[in-house]
Amino acid sequence: MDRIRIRGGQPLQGSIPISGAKNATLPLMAAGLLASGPLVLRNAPDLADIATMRALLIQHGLTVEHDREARTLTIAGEATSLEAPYDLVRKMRASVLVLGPIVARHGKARVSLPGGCSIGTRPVDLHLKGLEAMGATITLDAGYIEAEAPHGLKGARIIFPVVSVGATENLLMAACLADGETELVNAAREPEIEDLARCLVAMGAEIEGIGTDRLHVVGRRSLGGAVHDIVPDRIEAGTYACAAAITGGSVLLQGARAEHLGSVARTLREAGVAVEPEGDALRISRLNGLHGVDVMTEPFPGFATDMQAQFMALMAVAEGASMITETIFENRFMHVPELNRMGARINAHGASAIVRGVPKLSGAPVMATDLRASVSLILAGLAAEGETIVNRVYHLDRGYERVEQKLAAVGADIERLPG
Ligand SMILES: CC(=O)N[C@H]1[C@@H](OP(=O)(O)OP(=O)(O)OC[C@H]2O[C@@H](n3ccc(=O)[nH]c3=O)[C@H](O)[C@@H]2O)O[C@H](CO)[C@@H](O)[C@@H]1O
Ligand SMILES: C=C(OP(=O)(O)O)C(=O)O
Repeated sequence: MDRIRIRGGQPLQGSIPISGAKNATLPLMAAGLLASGPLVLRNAPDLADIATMRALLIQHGLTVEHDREARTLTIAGEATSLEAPYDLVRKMRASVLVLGPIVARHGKARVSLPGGCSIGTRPVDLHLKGLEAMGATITLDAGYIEAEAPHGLKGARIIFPVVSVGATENLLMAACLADGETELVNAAREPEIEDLARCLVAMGAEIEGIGTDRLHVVGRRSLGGAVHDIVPDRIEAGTYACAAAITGGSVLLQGARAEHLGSVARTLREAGVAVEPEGDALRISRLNGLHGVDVMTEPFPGFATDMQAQFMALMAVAEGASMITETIFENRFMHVPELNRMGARINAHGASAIVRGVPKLSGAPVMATDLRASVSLILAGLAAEGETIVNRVYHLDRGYERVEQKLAAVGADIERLPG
């Protein structure tokens, strides 16, 4: 298995192109199941998760062309198999996003339960309750969700007790082909949901309240194809912002949008990092020291849980202490012991971690059990003295396109060791 070797200490200088967002592309691909014409997604990232979703859609009977040079995905055809098998769903939880579209369009679906993962138990009860409210019958059988709505789904008023990105996306897609009006209350309003909603509108859906926590959908009998530009990846941008900051460098993030970083941009500024829009890019620079800042993860526009591990790596070398509280996932501190092996002083207890900044980290062999934890170790490696080897690179390849090439191009001493 490949590994990444980093020799720390180089301040990053230059520009990094930000790819299309993984977490926007996955639901957008699932939306292809709703379209009666081709759906063309431009600015598509080349990632392992995209390949998994492509395999899943192909398995359902669609055609999915991925033109890597043109960075487009073209999705066409109609589902002939209504089953999402365990072997694909277990690789990626976002596979459950095919459930809403398939049951809405075909009246039934059989989708493997995604199960938990290293960051938490991650139930899908809100997805299922929402579909039930829309008239589907749900049964769980042999690890599979069986959903049936032989006469189609009906519009409903669904109030989410907690904010869920995936449940909002699944039910928003389902509502577009339901009979009547659907209201999603306390909906997630991450930029990826806005992107999905805009694409659905381009396909002919009627959605009001885009960008707010109350989405109103008038169902249609069918949706057509569309050409859609995928929103830039705010988590990739935030990660490279932390890379610039942790090395004391100055980097231009091409395509990154300040408004999508939400409170991540504000928190970086509080920590002593300059975040300045420059045309259609963001300049991130750190000239002086970093200060400890407290952070609590929240749904958008709050501080993203997908940026928590990276920010913790940054705080590990800040002056003073920082309290980091994770409110979204119950087990998202798996990077703490690995960062501590590199000399960090972090104490995690329950949902909070106290990070006491140290002047220097030291390189070490490390490994992580999830995507953002892995990249936090790369960030730590960029700032550390000596050599860091990050194992289990397949986590990184799920969500970061050419991470070692993008960082090497701005001066990092980093390479992939084929294994
Ligand atoms: C592919 C994708 O876009 N993944 C993102 C998505 O994951 P995902 O869509 O899985 O995350 P959710 O927003 O649904 O989860 C938020 C919280 O709600 C809980 N919950 C969720 C659904 C449900 O039916 N019942 C329930 O209790 C979860 O366990 C979690 O504690 O949003 C997360 C929160 O921003 C991000 O970290 C993930 O990167
Ligand atoms: C947790 C993440 O992804 P997923 O929901 O696909 O596990 C992530 O992108 O950080």
